[in-house]
Amino acid sequence: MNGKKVVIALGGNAILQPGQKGTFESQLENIKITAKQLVSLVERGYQLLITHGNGPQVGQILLQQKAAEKDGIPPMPLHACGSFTQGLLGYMIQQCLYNEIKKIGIKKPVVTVVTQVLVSKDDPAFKNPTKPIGPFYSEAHARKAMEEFGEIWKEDSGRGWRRVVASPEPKSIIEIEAIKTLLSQGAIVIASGGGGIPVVLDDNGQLIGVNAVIDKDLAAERMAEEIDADIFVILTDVPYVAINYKKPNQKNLTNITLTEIKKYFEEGHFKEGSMGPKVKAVMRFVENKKKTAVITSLDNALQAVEGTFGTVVSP
Ligand SMILES: Nc1ncnc2c1ncn2[C@@H]1O[C@H](COP(=O)(O)OP(=O)(O)O)[C@@H](O)[C@H]1O
Ligand SMILES: NC(=O)OP(=O)(O)O
Repeated sequence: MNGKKVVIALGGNAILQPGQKGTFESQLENIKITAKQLVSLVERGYQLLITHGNGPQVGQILLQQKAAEKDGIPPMPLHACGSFTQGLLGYMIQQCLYNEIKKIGIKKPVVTVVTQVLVSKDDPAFKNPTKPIGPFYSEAHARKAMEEFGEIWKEDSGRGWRRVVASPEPKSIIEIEAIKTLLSQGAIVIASGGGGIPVVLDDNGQLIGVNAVIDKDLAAERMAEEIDADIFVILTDVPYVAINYKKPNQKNLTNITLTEIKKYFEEGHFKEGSMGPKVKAVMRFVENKKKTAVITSLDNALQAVEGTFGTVVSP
């Protein structure tokens, strides 16, 4: 048993893939595949702290809220929709892990923590929304929503148009001590889903929810630092980070140093709202902890943790 601590971030778009309708069953199917990989890590003695994205899911829930309004049901605010996604995806990941662990005869508690993440009320992100949520639509659909509802929409990495919302920097994980306690007791923990429920301190020092969606890769990085993780892995829907992405001279990055990837980051190779925050998160982890971080696709979890596949960033 190696006892190494791993923080794994699962992408929301990797769970609800562009082009899929996002039924419960299709999302569960994608999670089942990942759960098998995650359990092979448990078998090898890794301690897992898992988080997940929620961009597609929180956007769908927000649309469901809007649709039910005509029946007199009050819509829940965005931060509450974020908490719904922690329950929904936490439930699915928890169940899949439970079933897979049982198959190999390992006894380990699997638990999801409803997690709040502190952000600053003065974060400039509140004035400049960058986080894509919900399904991908045509440009015409986006322009209509911008005009009718005053929403902000942007094109997302050549995949279509999506609504964007504020995505402030995660400052601290409110439930971090509970997460550490659960890990120390041998539990597999799912926490800070969807980047965490964004909260600020009001004038009386009380926590209150704010309407935003925190980037889950940046929140995962905060957790990875807090628990002193040995490796930080971001699993998404592409096997490698690329430079000149979607251009004829696209080049996938395999083993790369912090200095090299920093240079590409500064040259603007990684898109805001998709690959940009992932690269930012791994750069932070490698810089602050002097340890390795990996970005790859969901089906390569095992090799990623072992540093043999994906974009492996080292100090
Ligand atoms: N330089 C790049 N290299 C690889 N993928 C990129 C790059 N820039 C943008 N992307 C896009 O980033 C996507 C992954 O980000 P995102 O959809 O936010 O992932 P997730 O929801 O899995 O966290 C990829 O599917 C790809 O379309
Ligand atoms: N909250 C968040 O970062 O979600 P995605 O990974 O789905 O974009």
